[in-house]
Amino acid sequence: MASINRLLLRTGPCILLFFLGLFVGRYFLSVNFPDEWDSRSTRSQAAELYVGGVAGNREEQYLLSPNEEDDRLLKDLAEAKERISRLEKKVALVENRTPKRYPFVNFLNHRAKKRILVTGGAGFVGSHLVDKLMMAGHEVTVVDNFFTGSKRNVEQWIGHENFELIHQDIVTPLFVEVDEIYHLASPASPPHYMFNSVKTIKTNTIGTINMLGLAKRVGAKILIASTSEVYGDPEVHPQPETYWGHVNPIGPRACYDEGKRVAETLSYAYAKQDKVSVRVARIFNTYGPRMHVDDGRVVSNFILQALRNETLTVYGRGNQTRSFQYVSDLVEGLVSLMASNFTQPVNLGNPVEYTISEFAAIIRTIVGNNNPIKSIDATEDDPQRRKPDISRAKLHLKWTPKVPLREGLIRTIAYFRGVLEKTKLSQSVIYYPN
Ligand SMILES: O=c1ccn([C@@H]2O[C@H](COP(=O)(O)OP(=O)(O)O[C@H]3OC[C@@H](O)[C@H](O)[C@H]3O)[C@@H](O)[C@H]2O)c(=O)[nH]1
Repeated sequence: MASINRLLLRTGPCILLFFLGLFVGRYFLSVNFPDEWDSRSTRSQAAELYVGGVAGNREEQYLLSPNEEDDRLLKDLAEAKERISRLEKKVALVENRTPKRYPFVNFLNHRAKKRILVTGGAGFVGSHLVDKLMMAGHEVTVVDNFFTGSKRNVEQWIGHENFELIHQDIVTPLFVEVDEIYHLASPASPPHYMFNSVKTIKTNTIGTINMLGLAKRVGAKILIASTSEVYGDPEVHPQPETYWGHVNPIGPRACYDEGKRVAETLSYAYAKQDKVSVRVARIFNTYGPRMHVDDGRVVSNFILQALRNETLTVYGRGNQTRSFQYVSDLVEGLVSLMASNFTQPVNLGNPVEYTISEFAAIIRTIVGNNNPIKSIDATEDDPQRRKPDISRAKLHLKWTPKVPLREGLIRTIAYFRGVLEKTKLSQSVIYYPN
């Protein structure tokens, strides 16, 4: 019993102190954590914790009013945006220093490697030709005034040691040392070449003289891009190279048709008089990716109208005909012609002929939007029938077009879909003011 009493005497004060401590502690906790803590919204709690975390001051978080919390959050958001923007700039700098990846380029020894000039090389056909020549391993110089061409068409080569881009109009002379010249520079779509008809004539006459003069001076072989339009509105069908054509010399298309006819005349005059080695390609209607969105020719017009759910506009009754070749076939033909010994004009085109109404229906079916097709006013001097006779190309170049219309159109439609998608995206970019 005595021992129990001694134990109580010793531990009693400690037990009393323990309960007293519990009571005082509970009192202080209830003051610092009022009941309203539990009833606050989750958003508010999160805001407090976030602010507390950023401020590093635990007491401060419980002192902020909802408005102050919002201000604080906005300030932190602005700081975060600022930091992201600084980081983005740094990433861009690092990316610029990283070596660019180019498409595969074949290695050619110094004998096989040619220095090649492509005028109009940033255009639709020109840029596909540049791709082929670059990938084959040649040194390629592009000269373009960017009237219808675009740097984007050749951006895959910018900075490559075999590639050079010159921003110049070939109406002013050009002095470069080259082995071959592909002279493609000229607007080719009717609305483009009619836009400034005098300039179109200058490009095809003065520009061609400049290029033939350059070929003469440096001893280069030159290929002139002529056109099926030299046959005008043909009275012979299909058109062989021996046909002299049916062109209105004072009509709206004459700037291009006659310009190209003079370009051919100049080529054979330089060949005869100055022994310049010339090749002449008469190019028929060609289509494919990288056609300009505002090209205005039938292929891009119909595809864009179909993709945008608009009416397909047929000029005239739609029974005029055309034959459409895919751009890769044309490029093969141009390279084969340059490599050949054949110096007379050669038609390059796909001989499968369609009426424009049939063509509209084909595009509508592939796009699948079931758009209406409407006939509107015919254009002046529009050639009524066109189909190449390609016997020469088959015989002398062993060339025939390979890509069927449907396949080529599927690729071209995919390209235009991508362009429209990018345009939509670039229009929907939201601007955040600082
Ligand atoms: O929206 C359109 C555009 C064109 N067309 C018609 O479609 C046919 C083809 O017209 P395009 O404008 O595509 O081209 P064109 O055949 O008149 O000229 C072309 O010919 C061969 C190339 O060398 C040239 O690049 C280009 O001048 C024409 O009969 C034209 O009237 C339409 O019905 N609707």
